[in-house]
Amino acid sequence: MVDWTEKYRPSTLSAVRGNDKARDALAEWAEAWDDHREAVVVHGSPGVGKTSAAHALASDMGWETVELNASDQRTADVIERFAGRASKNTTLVGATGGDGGGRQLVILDEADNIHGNYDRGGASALTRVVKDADQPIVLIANDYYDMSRGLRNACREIEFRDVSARSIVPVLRDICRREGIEFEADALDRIAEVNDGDLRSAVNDLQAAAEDGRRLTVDDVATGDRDRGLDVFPFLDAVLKEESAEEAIQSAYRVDETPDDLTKWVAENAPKVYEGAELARAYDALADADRWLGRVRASQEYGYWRYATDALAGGVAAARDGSKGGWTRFSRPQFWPSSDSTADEVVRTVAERGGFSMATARREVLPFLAAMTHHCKPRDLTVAMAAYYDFDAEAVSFVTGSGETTNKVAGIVEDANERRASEMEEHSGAFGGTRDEGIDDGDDAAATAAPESTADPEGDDGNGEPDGEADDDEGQAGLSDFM
Ligand SMILES: Nc1ncnc2c1ncn2[C@@H]1O[C@H](COP(=O)(O)OP(=O)(O)OP(=O)(O)O)[C@@H](O)[C@H]1O
Repeated sequence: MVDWTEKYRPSTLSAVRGNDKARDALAEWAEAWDDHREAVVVHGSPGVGKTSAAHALASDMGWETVELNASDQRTADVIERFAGRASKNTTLVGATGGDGGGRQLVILDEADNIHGNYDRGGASALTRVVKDADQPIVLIANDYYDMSRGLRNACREIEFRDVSARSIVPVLRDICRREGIEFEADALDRIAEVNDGDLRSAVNDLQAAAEDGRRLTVDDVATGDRDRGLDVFPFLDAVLKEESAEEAIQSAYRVDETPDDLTKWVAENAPKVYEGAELARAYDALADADRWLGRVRASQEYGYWRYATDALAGGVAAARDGSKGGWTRFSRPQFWPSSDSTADEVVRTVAERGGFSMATARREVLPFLAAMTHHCKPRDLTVAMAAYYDFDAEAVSFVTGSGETTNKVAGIVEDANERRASEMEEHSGAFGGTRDEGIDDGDDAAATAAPESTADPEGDDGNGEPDGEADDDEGQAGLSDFM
């Protein structure tokens, strides 16, 4: 069966609906490309037509297209080879056997998903080749601010907004006509409303409801509604602001994420909404969820997932005092896939330095280090950690979640190297022999970065700044300040 989203993918920009301004901006960018030679980022929610617009643009311009995945480390090399300054006359199509003439539009998907996948310097190499490319490049991203600042600064920006129900209806009507399907107007309205914002899923719903070729009625649509999943962000709003414990648990089951990942999402974002005692209660619930997840890992008994879900959703919702309003910029937590080579290297270093197993380093220590040095704050502590573990820039950005090699991270690594050098001069083997020496250093944050000290229960519950985001925290050095 042909997928209608493919069959009816717009082949010209004028068929891209619901984002006229963005569409015009994209056409303008392409027409003037020879003058400005900038790449462009097209960003917006899934299913709003970003990729379709890029392909339609190329077709309107008579350009070939090459689609690459930005999160693939080899991408920078591919662009460099075929679209870099040095190869002005070599085109991608030419190099792969095509006729060679004209421009190639390089479409770089997943531009917001490159950190973590790249080797040291790889992300900045990608930024460089994007900047210098001799062919037009469209980067596609869901979340603009998940892209590194370097990459953002190297490109123009065009936002695709969610496609309103009003703009979805004509697309559905057009498909019905072309498929020879009779329909009740209300049926199309209903599909559009249910899928407000996401044209792709509206087309999918239409296909599911109209498959058998009979006249499409509102009743077909009502029964044909897919059990729609819930995105993570609305889920976070539900748990952290609106829903009762019971409702939040039901919502958790509708999100297409594992309880492991949901726990990370909630833990990352709880401090943005909760404070004081409710935040402490929420973290108790998350700790409970984490215990159940540990049991799942140990026993492979996935039935325990439901207890983790009860805790991470119901427990956290129950921890809330009343309901909350307003808009919150939720952020993506850091995920550590076990196959990630940077993760493995960092974990190995932490394990060797602390004298425990990789599993303990991954599960027990790394999360503490990450929490203490989130986004490289406080800087002193981050420098101390980098010095203590002899982390390079890649490792620092991995642990702190700063995304990729930035000036901030580079500066921290530089200071850490200096610190190591001077410490070695002062008393060789300072950390290796007597760890307590570090702890005596007053504001010596290295002491708190040492895994042993993270287990120290002395902390008196901090000062109400759970993730150290509030200020630039110079002079904060005790673990209790950051937990
Ligand atoms: N604005 C639109 N106009 C017409 N059709 C659209 C539009 N947006 C989406 N579609 C339909 O949805 C399908 C998927 O859209 P597309 O892949 O371009 O979305 P996207 O924004 O790139 O999504 P993702 O971020 O998930 O890649 C298209 O093939 C087309 O059928």
